[in-house]
Amino acid sequence: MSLIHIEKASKYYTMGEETIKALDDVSLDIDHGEFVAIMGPSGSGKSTLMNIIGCLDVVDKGIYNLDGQAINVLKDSQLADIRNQKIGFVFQSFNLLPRLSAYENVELPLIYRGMSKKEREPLVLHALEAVDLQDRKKHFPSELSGGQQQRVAIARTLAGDPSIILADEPTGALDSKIGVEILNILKRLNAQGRTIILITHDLLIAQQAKRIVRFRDGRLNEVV
Ligand SMILES: Nc1ncnc2c1ncn2[C@@H]1O[C@H](COP(=O)(O)OP(=O)(O)OP(=O)(O)O)[C@@H](O)[C@H]1O
Repeated sequence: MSLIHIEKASKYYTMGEETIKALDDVSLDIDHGEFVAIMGPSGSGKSTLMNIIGCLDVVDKGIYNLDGQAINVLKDSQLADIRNQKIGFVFQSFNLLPRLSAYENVELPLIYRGMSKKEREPLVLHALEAVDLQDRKKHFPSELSGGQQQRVAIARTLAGDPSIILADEPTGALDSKIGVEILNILKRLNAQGRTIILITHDLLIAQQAKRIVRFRDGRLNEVV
């Protein structure tokens, strides 16, 4: 059974009289432990697909099963539970809170989960170690480079122990050399068994993944 099973899925947006097919009859299977890049130009439907896979939105038509569970039929609170349990998001803009240190940024989602300080500490330290930032834990985002800020954002995601990491243009705000470091971290997390889904418009970045699916006008094609 695939981790992600999307079958003949469509998502439409209506703007006045026009219907935009952001996802048009898309089928995609992703297995546990894959590293897949979803590549396509601006407006092709990548973010729409990411929102569906990440349980931030549901399809209008078709099937989305995650780990064997039908997602289309779930209520918002159930979607939120699945996101919390299984999915980690990494965005182009690192979305760190400026008044919190690196440690506190990583810790915050664990506080929301109701964990005690004692439970949180090893998870935060382990996540910072996984991105080689244990020596920067007291730094605020403004005291960190762009690449380091993105590593804190990855650590924040990792502390929640997601099986899937959805990374939307994670290197988009970084120099290419620093971007390579971020991709290397994602590769390492993949080698440790996590499923990585990388969204990008850039072929050179997509080529770092083990598999590329290409998006165009709401439709997917596998690149061999
Ligand atoms: N909320 C919305 N309302 C109306 N149209 C939308 C909405 N969200 C997306 N669209 C349209 O759906 C299509 C796909 O958009 P999407 O954001 O998924 O593309 P994308 O590939 O992620 O683009 P980018 O790389 O620029 O972020 C586009 O034509 C877009 O204009």
